[in-house]
Amino acid sequence: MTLKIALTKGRTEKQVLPLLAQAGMDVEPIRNKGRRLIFNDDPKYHTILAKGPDVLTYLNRGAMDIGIVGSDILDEQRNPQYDMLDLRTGRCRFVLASTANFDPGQTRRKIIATKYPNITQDYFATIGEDVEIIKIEGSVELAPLVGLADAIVDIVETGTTLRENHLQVFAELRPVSTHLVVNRLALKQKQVEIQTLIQNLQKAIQED
Ligand SMILES: Nc1ncnc2c1ncn2[C@@H]1O[C@H](COP(=O)(O)OP(=O)(O)OP(=O)(O)O)[C@@H](O)[C@H]1O
Ligand SMILES: O=P(O)(O)OC[C@H]1O[C@H](OP(=O)(O)OP(=O)(O)O)[C@H](O)[C@@H]1O
Repeated sequence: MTLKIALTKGRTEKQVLPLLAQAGMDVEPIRNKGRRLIFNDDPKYHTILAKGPDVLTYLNRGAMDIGIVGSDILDEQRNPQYDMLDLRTGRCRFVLASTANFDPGQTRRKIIATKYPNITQDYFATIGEDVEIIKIEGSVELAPLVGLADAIVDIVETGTTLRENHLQVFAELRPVSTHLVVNRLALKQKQVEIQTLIQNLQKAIQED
């Protein structure tokens, strides 16, 4: 049976393609994709390229069997599908960051800007603090620099973006990496094919 895979396009796609190739998938059509979004050349694997949050939508609605997506998105959307494998690529972490003069002990209710309101809410709930959250779509680092927010919750990899915008880390929240998730019904119906792909990917991860 054909496995239908939704792969997060962009950064995740680039990092995961070598692993998928090692696991036996012909990834050349994706490497030479131009503006194509759907790849049905291989009878074993049909692949689509989508934005991370949409990967989960395709999976939740049963349009796709397998999703390859960052754990940031899984955690933010409280993923209801089976999280089967940490691909150990796309590794970064969530932090609380702000300008040097930020006081984490300030008595006024904090305003936090983020692309990830649920992850932010969860973090402040665990430390017993009530904060106001402003949802931002990107370049979140701007928010404390222009007085929109007291601090941000965002992803950090190398730390370059924080450094170049004169921001510092005040708390480490949780790690992020790319995961393979499987639609619940697909796992029952295509168990052999899915387990084979997972085993091949596990081998590829170990060889890396
Ligand atoms: N700086 C980073 N380093 C490593 N992985 C990252 C970094 N930023 C994001 N990621 C991971 O890669 C995934 C996709 O990020 P990417 O930046 O390609 O898409 P995006 O956040 O939707 O941005 P864009 O709107 O530019 O497409 C994220 O969900 C996250 O898991
Ligand atoms: O620590 P670094 O290596 O500098 O990486 C961190 C940056 O990468 C991500 O942004 P992205 O490039 O996805 O752009 P965005 O701000 O539009 O989300 C993240 O939101 C940070 O801004």
